[in-house]
Amino acid sequence: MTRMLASVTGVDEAEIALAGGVDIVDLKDPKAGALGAVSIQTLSRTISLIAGRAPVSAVCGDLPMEPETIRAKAEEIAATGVDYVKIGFFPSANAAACAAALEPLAARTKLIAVLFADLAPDFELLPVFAKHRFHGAMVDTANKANGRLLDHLPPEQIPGFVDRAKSLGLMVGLSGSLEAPDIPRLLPFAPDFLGFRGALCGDSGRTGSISAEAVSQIRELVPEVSRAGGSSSVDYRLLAARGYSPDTDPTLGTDKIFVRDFVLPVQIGAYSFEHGHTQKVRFDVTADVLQVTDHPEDMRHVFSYDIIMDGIRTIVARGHVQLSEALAEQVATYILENPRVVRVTVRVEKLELGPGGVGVEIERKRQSAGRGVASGSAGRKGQSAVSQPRQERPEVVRRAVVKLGGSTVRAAELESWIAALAGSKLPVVIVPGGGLFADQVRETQIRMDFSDTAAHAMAILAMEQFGQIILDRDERLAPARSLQEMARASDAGKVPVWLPSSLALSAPDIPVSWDITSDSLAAWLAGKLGAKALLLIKQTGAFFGSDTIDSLATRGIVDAGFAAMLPDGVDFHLAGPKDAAGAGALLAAGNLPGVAIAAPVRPARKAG
Ligand SMILES: O=C[C@H](O)COP(=O)(O)O
Repeated sequence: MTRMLASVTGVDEAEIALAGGVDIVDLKDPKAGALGAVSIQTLSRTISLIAGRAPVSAVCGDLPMEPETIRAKAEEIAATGVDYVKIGFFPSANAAACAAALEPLAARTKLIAVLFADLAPDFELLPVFAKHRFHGAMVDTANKANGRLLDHLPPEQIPGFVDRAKSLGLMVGLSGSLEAPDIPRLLPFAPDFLGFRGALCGDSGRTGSISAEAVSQIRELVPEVSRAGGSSSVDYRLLAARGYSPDTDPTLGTDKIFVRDFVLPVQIGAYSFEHGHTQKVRFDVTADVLQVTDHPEDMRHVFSYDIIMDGIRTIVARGHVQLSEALAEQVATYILENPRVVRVTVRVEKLELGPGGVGVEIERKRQSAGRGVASGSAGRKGQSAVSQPRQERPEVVRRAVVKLGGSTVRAAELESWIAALAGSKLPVVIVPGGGLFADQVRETQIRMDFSDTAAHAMAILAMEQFGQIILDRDERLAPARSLQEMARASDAGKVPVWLPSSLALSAPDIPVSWDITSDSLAAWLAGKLGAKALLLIKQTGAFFGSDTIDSLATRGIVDAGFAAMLPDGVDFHLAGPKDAAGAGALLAAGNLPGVAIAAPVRPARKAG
């Protein structure tokens, strides 16, 4: 779930922010630069006032990129007992040295690196932050008079940042003069938090004071994380954030939201001469959107056409698409993921191949166009009742292998996932990811230069480390090192958690390579078990029902070996943080959360 961070100047504004239900209170002096620091006294007093009612972050100021200067200031801020210390990384050759200087502090305080979208951010610093044990990274803007985040970091580039950070185990945030219309455009990328200041100040501007009304308006658009940690089968807050709720007047009709003559350069076409370059493609999209009120007042009540254009840009940015039909399907699937959309028409037209244009127009609609909220997870992707080009309807499966990503180890959703899997009526075997334990192996191999064989073994043991954490969380789980132990655990009414070293290290058909991570090992186990389904649980939501395994591998969402390791006939599902809330109900009913991904198209496998 995406949390709301509010930047405040001290105790008075902190009270307003807390009353407005913000998730993280951030101390910042907007009159002292991009990351203006408040005084230590103000910070201490505000921490005392908040008294644990919400996590507190604080910025260090617009400091020169000098390791010792930054380390000293961060130590001073950390000494106040703040939960997160935000450190600005302005463009500098010293950035890595500054990150290294902070590692000792990172071992005891959660550090968040702040990059600046308007200062040519170097996202190659993300692995450096992870290497030096930072807790998170975010993007903000330095010059608040020079536009918003999306003016500098276009939507199609955001999955790359968010997804890369999460794959490194970093908490990830987006901010930078964000306004209400930006929120529904950014939520699909599932950042861990969105940061606000200017939008909370109403007409007074970010150097004015935040207002309770402005805080409330933004709060309504960012679905509130369930503080109880509980999960409900339907995330009404998420629906409310999208301006849709089950008690909407059923007599209301639909509006047509459209984008016309949206022309982009697209890598598309099946012919060889169409590869290696782009061609102009025109998109025309019309979405039938359930009305939520006949008096629309603000962003809660509308479906932004920006979402349609962002979705098209994001899909196009993934790379070459063979067919116009496939591109149209991907666009339709993306748009129908919003619960208010009941029907969508997508027209894709190549403008450089024919007299006026050639292409395809498709119409896709939600099968149950009623107003009732789809049962199960409202945030569930690709498994709504939408008429999908592929068989997407969940079906009871004999057994599923479920890989719980190591990047969930720090996530708020971890407990929900473990509870859902431990309570599953669907026979599952849990495969733990390697996560930050495996990242430690990669880092150590760089420093000590040992072989890939050793690293491979260590990474598999890293999976066992996370496996022990999972086992420790729920007594309905049981360790299993062999297929027999898995069977015995299931027979005893327990859910087996695979501790892979015994099986995986002796398996001749598991290559020794960093291309093979717990994704591929989970696929391998699915083959050994004859499982009907495989679910990968990730800490990113930057994927869609229209993705293919190749497009997922290209973006690093599954490992490079996964396509080859996935057995034929196994239903592959992918789930992210938004699916955690509804996972319990789905698994209890024998279904899988998340979105079904099409099986890879393979040449006929040799017999034998
Ligand atoms: O991270 C939060 C920042 O303080 C956002 O401030 P802003 O909305 O004025 O850019």
